[in-house]
Amino acid sequence: MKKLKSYMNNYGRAVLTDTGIMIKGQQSLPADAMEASDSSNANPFADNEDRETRNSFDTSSLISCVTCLSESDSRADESSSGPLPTNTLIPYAKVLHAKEICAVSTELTPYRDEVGEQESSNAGETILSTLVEVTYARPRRHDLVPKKQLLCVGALPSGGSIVEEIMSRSYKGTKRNKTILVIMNPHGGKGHAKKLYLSKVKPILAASNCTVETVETTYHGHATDLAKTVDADKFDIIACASGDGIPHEVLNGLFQRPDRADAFNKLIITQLPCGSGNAMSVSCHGTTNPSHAALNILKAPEIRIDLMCCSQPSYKDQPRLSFLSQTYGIIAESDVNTEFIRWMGPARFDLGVLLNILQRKKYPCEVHVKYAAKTKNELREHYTYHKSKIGRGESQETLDASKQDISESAFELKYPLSDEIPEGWETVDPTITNNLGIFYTGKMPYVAPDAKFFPAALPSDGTFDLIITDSRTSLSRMVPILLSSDKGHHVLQPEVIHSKITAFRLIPKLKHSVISVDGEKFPFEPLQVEILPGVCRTLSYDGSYVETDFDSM
Ligand SMILES: Nc1ncnc2c1ncn2[C@@H]1O[C@H](COP(=O)(O)OP(=O)(O)OP(=O)(O)O)[C@@H](O)[C@H]1O
Repeated sequence: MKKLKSYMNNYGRAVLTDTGIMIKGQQSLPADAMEASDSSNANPFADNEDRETRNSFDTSSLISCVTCLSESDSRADESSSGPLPTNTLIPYAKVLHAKEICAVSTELTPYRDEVGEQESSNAGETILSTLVEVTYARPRRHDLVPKKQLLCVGALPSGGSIVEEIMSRSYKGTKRNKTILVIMNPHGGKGHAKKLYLSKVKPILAASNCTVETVETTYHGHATDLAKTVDADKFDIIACASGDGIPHEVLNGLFQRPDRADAFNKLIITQLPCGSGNAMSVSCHGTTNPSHAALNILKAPEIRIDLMCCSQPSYKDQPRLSFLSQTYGIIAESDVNTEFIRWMGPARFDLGVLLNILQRKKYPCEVHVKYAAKTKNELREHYTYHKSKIGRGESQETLDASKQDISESAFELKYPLSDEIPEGWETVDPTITNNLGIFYTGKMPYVAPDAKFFPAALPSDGTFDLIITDSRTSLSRMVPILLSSDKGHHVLQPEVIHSKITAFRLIPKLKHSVISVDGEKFPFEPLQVEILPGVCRTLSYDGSYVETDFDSM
């Protein structure tokens, strides 16, 4: 109770700056200040009805706030003990929620200005202020955790609501109070997904005042079934607390709906990285940390991204969507055939690749391609042009484009699998494809946190990237090439084919091997893939994919 009293009576005086809320010193609430203000608002925890209707986060937040203060005291964590130090900035980007507590008239005590050089001249002056409870995402070790802070903010020159001003600056360019369906795979991330979600994601989402509904998957394919039947009008976002398998399933579930265009127009699909492969989060949120991704889900602007549509004889009447990659050869075999050493974590993949290279395994096939930019020079021109469209301050245009609805025709395939190789397609040199080492096509820059495999990938340029290597490349060249994929430099090497394409047909010539799509094992048979421009809405922290620095490579 003593702590609660001190929480209510000790608060920071703050001003709103362009980038955040600046703490301007400590203040104590005058004894009569609360009585003087509107009694219904005076004490946020006094009103029984309000207390009953407050959500569980609010109730526990007070406790957690008090706990947090005492915890931090004992941990001697200076930054978190009690009110924030003068001149601390709470960036709007980190503000989750703001709530008015009461109006107060306060007498200013002396404080130093932002650069700490001058003492405020208006000390002693009485001003009308608003006591606001601001909840923000505070860094703690590698994570973000919600923290409440009572702040007294002076009246705006416009006379407008302080809380509204804070909230509109904090959620600029994105919707507040979103309704989120979280689909969580409890088996994801070697069984850690649920714990990650509950400890790192849920507190951030709850503090933001979003409405969150959580469903746990109970079988392989459950997320597809959920997406097929979900009420698209009820939710703004489907957030997959999982690896890349669940977004893949969700997209395919939406794709199988009779009202798929409406569903894709309505729902944003994003990932909370709780699995072992979190390429979507690394590429879009720039993080594998679930708490940082959770903040991004609240704050990031939405973008439209291209998807790819896969056709194979086994499922010729129901093509499948892919958002990340398709692969055959060394990479596909390394991922799937090392399942038995899963305990090794990501290292098992590197080991698999290395073993395959050492054995100089080759994966003969035919590859037919519709190029958008065939040579490396053409690819760079394509990249520079499309990247500059995003970078040239046309983000508003991008934002507007992202709001343009798609129609059913967006899913119509240009190149049916049953047709002959279409006119305008080219066949990749058979001397290379008969000795193929890696065939890897992708739409997102990162396939893993340390694998920037497609550094030239762009969200909605209407193309995807093709990478091919020849198994005859010497070991002394192949090893450094693959090792440089963490920086994305492998695509610059003359031994690596790197093109922008809009479609391909891959016809394997082996009897048994692996084709992997978005990390999932697909039938081992001819595969045709074509781009579906801009059909999916997602969230990306900067209105584009995370920066890959391909321009400066
Ligand atoms: N309850 C469940 N039981 C079994 N499989 C499930 C369950 N829920 C989801 N799955 C399957 O688990 C697979 C992997 O899911 P996800 O991508 O979330 O996890 P991950 O940790 O990245 O795993 P992986 O390393 O296998 O990709 C998906 O194919 C999904 O269908």
